[in-house]
Amino acid sequence: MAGTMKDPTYADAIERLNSTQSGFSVLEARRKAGKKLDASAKQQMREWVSRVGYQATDFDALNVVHVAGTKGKGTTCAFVNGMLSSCQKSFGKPKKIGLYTSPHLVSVRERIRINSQPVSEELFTKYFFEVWEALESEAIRKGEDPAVKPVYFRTLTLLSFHIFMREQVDVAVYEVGVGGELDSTNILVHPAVTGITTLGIDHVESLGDTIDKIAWHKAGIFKNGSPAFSVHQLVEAEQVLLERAKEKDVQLQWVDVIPAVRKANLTPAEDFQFKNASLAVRLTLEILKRFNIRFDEKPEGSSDSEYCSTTQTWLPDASEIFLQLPNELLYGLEGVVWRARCEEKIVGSHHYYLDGAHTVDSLEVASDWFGKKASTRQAPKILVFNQQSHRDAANLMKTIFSTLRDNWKVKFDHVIFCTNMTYTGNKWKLDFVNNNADPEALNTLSLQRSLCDEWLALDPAANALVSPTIEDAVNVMRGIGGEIDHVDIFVTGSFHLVGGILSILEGQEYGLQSTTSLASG
Ligand SMILES: Nc1ncnc2c1ncn2[C@@H]1O[C@H](COP(=O)(O)OP(=O)(O)OP(=O)(O)O)[C@@H](O)[C@H]1O
Repeated sequence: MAGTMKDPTYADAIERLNSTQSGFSVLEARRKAGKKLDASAKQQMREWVSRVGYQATDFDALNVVHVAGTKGKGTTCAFVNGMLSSCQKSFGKPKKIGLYTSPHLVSVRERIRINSQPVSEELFTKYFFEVWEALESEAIRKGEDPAVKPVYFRTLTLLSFHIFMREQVDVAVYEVGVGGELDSTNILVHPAVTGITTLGIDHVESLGDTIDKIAWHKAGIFKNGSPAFSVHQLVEAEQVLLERAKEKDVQLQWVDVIPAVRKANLTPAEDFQFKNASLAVRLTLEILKRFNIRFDEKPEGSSDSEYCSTTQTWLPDASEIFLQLPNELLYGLEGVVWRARCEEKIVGSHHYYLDGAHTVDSLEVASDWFGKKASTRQAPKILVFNQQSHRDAANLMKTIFSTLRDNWKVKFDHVIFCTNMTYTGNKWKLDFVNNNADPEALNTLSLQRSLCDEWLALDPAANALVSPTIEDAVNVMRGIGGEIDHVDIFVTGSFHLVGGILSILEGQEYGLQSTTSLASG
């Protein structure tokens, strides 16, 4: 459908965006055919970009920080964003900081931020339709079907480039979607700096099932002429990263936890977080060089606010930053709140511990975090878990069970297996519509039922049940606890679940009007 819409709304934009999801049957066919990522993906992405009026080299102007990895990408990007924002307050530069991350929790707009704020509905809608209409008219001009569009993540990446260029962002922090080499963000030609967070096993269907294959993909973001950093990895992964760096003539620098970062008050104060933050510091220093930011000068026009590093007398050089961080960087790190990652939320007597972890490694970390907190008191314990495929789910569930039993002697009194459907009556919140989920499994709850049985085999004493929607699960929890003044609730397994719970708990009424039913989804 080509042509310009009259007064399109945000909901119109999201509906069109949702229409670019591949859909369960297409994904299933690809899975069955054993299809991996498309080798021509970058070329296709360059083509979409050119249809919207850009060359990939135009994005050099965005001074991009490009981050890949299995775990900690989003958090590392948030830390870089936090430190740059803090520098912006002190030094007035960078002027506009873009941040592109995934997935979203409550609104799609969270994926594209400027100066830490999700782009407004108005801007999102305006720029979305500029991109959409450019794609359609170019397709018509070339005699192609205008209904053919880039898939969901590519559309959002395209939109992020367009928004950041049009809004004249002067630094953009980009989290890779999947892998690196063939990711749609990887058309970047000269990023300012690249970083690799902790590697582990995830997305094995597209990236491969061993750490070296995965490392090969992640190292695809290294670019000749752009400094590259990585946290330390398993030996096989380090070897591959080094080979790939050599092949591209990139000098890869390893990042250890910086002692000064270890002193920062981070949330959560876990080893992995200090790793993420240390990498973020090294990435940020590269950007500061580009903006000629020095911590040895009192910024013009600034007061002696807490943000001014008036006592620092050195340049932000990596070798000297080890013992003391400039205040801008310290406060930038400490101020980061990256939701749904080890997030605590109290609603009356219910203490929610929310973490979107969905790999074995990160579920171990998240379960340890919950165990440490919840093992300190006698209180009813509830687990709410969601996964969309049995292949991974059973393993992940066992990870939660054994980590909590073995390390913390914590058991759940109630376990709720729910889908990622948002509202009772089989309604999605518009921003959460997931056409990639198996509609049959959603209707029959077959996956949730089998997980429930498997949990009962692990712990026959648990009160385990299946919930058709996230809202139903919240309603069940509201009925647990009664007069008891403390209930510990661990919500994990998917960001869709955590985002849905947060939307419901925080009464995101907007979503209530913007729903779509399972039948029409
Ligand atoms: N360096 C790390 N090592 C292991 N686990 C981590 C690390 N950093 C974060 N995590 C865990 O992974 C969860 C997700 O973190 P984050 O969103 O930063 O990772 P991500 O790489 O963006 O993941 P995803 O691809 O799932 O979005 C965190 O809540 C935490 O439990």
